[in-house]
Amino acid sequence: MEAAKAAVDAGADFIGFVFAESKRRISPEQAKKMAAHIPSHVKKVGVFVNEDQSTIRKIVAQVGLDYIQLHGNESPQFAESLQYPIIKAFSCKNFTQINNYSCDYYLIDGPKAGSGETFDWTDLEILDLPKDKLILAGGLTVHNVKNAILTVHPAAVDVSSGVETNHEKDPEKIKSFVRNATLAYQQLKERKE
Ligand SMILES: O=C(O)c1ccccc1N[C@@H]1O[C@H](COP(=O)(O)O)[C@@H](O)[C@H]1O
Repeated sequence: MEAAKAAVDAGADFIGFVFAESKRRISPEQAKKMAAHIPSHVKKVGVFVNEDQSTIRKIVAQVGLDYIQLHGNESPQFAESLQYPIIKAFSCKNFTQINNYSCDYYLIDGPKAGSGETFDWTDLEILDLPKDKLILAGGLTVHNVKNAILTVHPAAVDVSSGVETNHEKDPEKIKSFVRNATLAYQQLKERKE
């Protein structure tokens, strides 16, 4: 809750809850309690990996999720049939199928989800996607987020490991990360004006 509060206070646009196999996994009951304290302008994202539709639907209703992040091998048909706002995640190692998906955001992650590993952002130059639908993830930190935004121009950035200390979310790192990201977006805006 302290981490979620830090993210809200710093100006984050999204907060994610991991419902997949992970050291960060939380129960729908825990997520529901936290969600009650998150203002509606901060969108709540549920992270799922190859989960079945009925479980996803149950958790969406229970927690009041705004977006579903599909972080596994879910097919384009699976993503569309859910009929929720979808963020589809792709590994930087394989995003060849990306144009077969129709979703709200396309997230490009590092080689291993939630591991803090980054990748060569120039690999994204071949992507044929509107930048306002692109979310960049994978090994982002307080130190590299500004460069990431100024290089890739994504609609948003997503972070997990990079705002942790000793495997726990660190409110100070969250604040610094959001501050640096916000400054980079301001700089991008000024460049365009
Ligand atoms: O964070 C997790 O444990 C996780 C588990 C399963 C699927 C996705 C997960 N996290 C996502 O990983 C990326 C980036 O993580 P990092 O900053 O490199 O640690 C991000 O999209 C998270 O939502």
